Amino acid sequence: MPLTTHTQISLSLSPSHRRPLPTDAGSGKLSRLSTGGSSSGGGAGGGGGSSSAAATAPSLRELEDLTHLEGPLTEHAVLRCLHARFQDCQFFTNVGSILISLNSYNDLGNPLTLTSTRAVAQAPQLQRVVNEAVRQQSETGYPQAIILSGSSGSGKTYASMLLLRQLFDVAGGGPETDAFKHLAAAFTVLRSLGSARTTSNSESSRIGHFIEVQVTDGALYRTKIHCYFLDQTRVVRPLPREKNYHIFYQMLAGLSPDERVRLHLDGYSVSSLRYLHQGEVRQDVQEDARRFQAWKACLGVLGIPFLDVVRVLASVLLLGNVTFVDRPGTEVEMQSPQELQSVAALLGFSPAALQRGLTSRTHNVRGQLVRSLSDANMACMTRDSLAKALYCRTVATIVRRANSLKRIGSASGTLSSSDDSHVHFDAQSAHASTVGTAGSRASKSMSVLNSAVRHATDGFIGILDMFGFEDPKPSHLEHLCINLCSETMQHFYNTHIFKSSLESCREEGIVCEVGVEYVDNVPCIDLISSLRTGLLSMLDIECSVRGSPESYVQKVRVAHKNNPRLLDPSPGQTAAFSVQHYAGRVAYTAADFLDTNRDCVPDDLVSVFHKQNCSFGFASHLFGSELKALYSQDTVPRGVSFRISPTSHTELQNGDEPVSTLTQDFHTRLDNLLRTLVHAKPHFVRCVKANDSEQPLMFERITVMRQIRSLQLLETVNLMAAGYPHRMRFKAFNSRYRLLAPSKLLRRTEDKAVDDCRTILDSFSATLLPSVERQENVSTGWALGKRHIFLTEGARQQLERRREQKRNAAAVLVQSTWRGWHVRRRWPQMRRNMEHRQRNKSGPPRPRPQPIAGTPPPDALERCDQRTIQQTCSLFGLDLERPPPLPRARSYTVAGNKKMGYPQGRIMKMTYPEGGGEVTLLKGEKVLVVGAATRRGHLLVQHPSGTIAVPYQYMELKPLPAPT
Ligand SMILES: Nc1ncnc2c1ncn2[C@@H]1O[C@H](COP(=O)(O)OP(=O)(O)OP(=O)(O)O)[C@@H](O)[C@H]1O
Repeated sequence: MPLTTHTQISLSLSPSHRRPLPTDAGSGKLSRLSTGGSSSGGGAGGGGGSSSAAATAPSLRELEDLTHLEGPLTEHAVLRCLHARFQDCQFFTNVGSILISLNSYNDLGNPLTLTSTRAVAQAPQLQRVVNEAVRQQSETGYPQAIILSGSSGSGKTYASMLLLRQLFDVAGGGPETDAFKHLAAAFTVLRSLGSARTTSNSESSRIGHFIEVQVTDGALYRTKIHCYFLDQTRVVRPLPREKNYHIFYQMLAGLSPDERVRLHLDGYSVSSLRYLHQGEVRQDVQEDARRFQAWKACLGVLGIPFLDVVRVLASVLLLGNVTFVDRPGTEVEMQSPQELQSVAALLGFSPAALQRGLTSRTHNVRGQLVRSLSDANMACMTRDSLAKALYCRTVATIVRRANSLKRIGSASGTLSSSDDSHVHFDAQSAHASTVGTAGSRASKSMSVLNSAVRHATDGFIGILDMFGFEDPKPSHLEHLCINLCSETMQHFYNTHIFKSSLESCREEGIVCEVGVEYVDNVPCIDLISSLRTGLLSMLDIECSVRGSPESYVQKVRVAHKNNPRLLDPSPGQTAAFSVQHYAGRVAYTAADFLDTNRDCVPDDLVSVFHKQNCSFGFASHLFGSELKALYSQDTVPRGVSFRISPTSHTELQNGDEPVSTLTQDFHTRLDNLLRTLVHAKPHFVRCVKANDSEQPLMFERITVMRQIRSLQLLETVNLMAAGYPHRMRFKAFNSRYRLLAPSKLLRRTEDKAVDDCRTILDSFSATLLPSVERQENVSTGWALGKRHIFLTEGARQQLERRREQKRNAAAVLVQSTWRGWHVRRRWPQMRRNMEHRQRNKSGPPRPRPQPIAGTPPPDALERCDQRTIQQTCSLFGLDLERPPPLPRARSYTVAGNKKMGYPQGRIMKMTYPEGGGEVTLLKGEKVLVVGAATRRGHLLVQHPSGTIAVPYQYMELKPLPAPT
């Protein structure tokens, strides 16, 4: 009996609504739609076109989009294609606009921060996702959400870092901006605090992230990291083959000897600290030390005092070693006074106050306050709740700080992060309240109003990297919440991709022959979270009646005895149950469910952090709102308890109990996240890991096939290739694609929207190459509904391609027209300039020669021009035929305004002649200049074979030695 609900909407094509392609296009557009072979008439999708298709079709490894897969669509065909591409190192493949990302594990050990992925080459497919989100956001103003999903270890965080970097490149001014550096520092700090080794992933994110990037006019101006922190139990009890949070190991590896002494950690190691040695104890000390230094530097970038944070972290580690035992007839005995003193010193209060807080409980019994001493078990639980509270509140404080970068100017490339709530944010309510405030106090400055208006109208681009499905052994309450989150994301995908398109087809009377069958996981979500009988609601009730794990499981079994998704694990386990999730069956151990869900820390312990007792401000601040509520009344402690995790509720208590439980809180946050997401246009990235053992470049068919099934990739390909996954309002369609039709044929009126739509489609189909569909093996059909036009993925791609071509052609035309006009306008001036240049062809005057040292006398023939000579001769009655004798060459040269007679000592600056000759004077040779040569610019140099004329530039003056 299958445990899945198949939602099948099988439709048959209605000829009245479908617009056929021109005859010569054949019936290829229905290649997928007509898998039954009825309407295609053996067209392109089948036998007739297959040979030519085979000839032109890309090989599997070149197939970038699975919608173009040939032959029968099966899981094996999808697997074969992914495998072929994997072998060709092509790790990204599209299914229409949905991207499949295969984790090859070839970057294992990457700390997965913005900085660590900086050297990684960007995949063009990821770039396309970002470009598309930015484009759609700027064109429509509509929020965009890039949603990464897949099981734990499938590479969601890795891909999210690449996407975020790309987003900064496209719209944030790149990685050199302050904003990027700030965000990179925040991720480095949060990775160490929020990731841990699990059985499925050595870098598993235990904090879910929704990174909200506010974009205005295509430029980022604000980022905010929403964190979903769940896995508190890991702080005090990591699972046997897993590890505690990375930061603890990094700290022990990276602290200097001096820091270790100051933090009371001297002499401790992973194997001597109880909170660490319960899990895996092996570590790469060098790598951890390196990451610790990076972490420390990044804390500095965020302006968070390093010592404050490590004091709290060291106290958490040491708290684990504080143990209690029951002694009959006496108080509970504390067995580790040294660690207790260290913890007290680190947290800034007295050891006695801490011991009191851990071992005594105040109860309110009908108005009377009664003090009791805890037994060892209770004291250990209180200790663990303190450790969890310190850890998760420190993380929350750091997230708040990371989100509080103030805006640095408004230019693109700088942005700020919001400084409001860090873990839980309801975008709508925040927006609404901002607008309301601005409206009611009109006197407030314009900037408030402007920012309110901007808030209300701006879209964001969000990147969602939530928890992936996992099946650890044993699985606790946190894992149930993680898997609920994963189910919810799967449901979100199902709704967007399958449900909404199939239902709207049905509503508008569009029928197609292909049945798309998908597994609806609503029954599983109901089992876990329905209001009355959901596992989580029943747990809350069990907590409120102070029941036991066994009674809880018993009630659950009764309430769901006919539910095929709730299963019994191995017989005899009274406090365990299994759930059949969309990605596999998980056995949960409910022994700690109630305590984890209560998530309580008593006021006896919280009051220790009040500034009366505690001198460490950072630690007091972690319990700020609880202390405020507690000390608003005179009696402290008074038997109330608070949540371990920081809560976003303004009310902290409901009577003596906290106002909410861990699962309620998580559920509310998940709801709020979904509320934000449903208003955004989603872009899906489906992540798949190539193997279960984190082996680089190993493709495990069984592992990949399991994920193909759970992620419903085959169903997605089916829908994208043959169904109508896209729909648009007629008006929206017309305004986007009207350029595909001659504008004179369009009416552009509201009532003629459908006619315009038809005109556009007619023009479009006339331009479709008859072979397109056959070559691409994909349907390019459409159908007109009542309010929408429905498009196949192939049609959408073709329409977009046509639009792009048209726009490019138009851009080229606009540019060439403008350039032509511009040149024509400037032509008269350009022509004048050219003519002027022609006239002065000799070009610009030669630069005047520089005066030279030791100027030789000018060449006699060039001293004056012939006309001047003639005029002078006729003026003085001289006979030009018998000119007066030329004056003798000067018997000196001029250097430094001084006349220097011959002979002169000179030194050769260069060899002359350069190519060598009969007589060669070598560079550096001393020569004797005896006079000016008749040749212009030459001096006579004495040589054993006579004199030679040497250009003056080849020599420099060297004073002759005084005669002896
Ligand atoms: N595209 C990739 N190329 C190379 N290595 C990758 C890629 N994606 C992920 N990895 C490596 O695989 C490991 C798991 O990736 P990652 O932590 O991103 O998975 P995840 O889906 O976020 O898991 P979780 O849900 O447990 O946080 C990491 O060590 C990472 O370095």
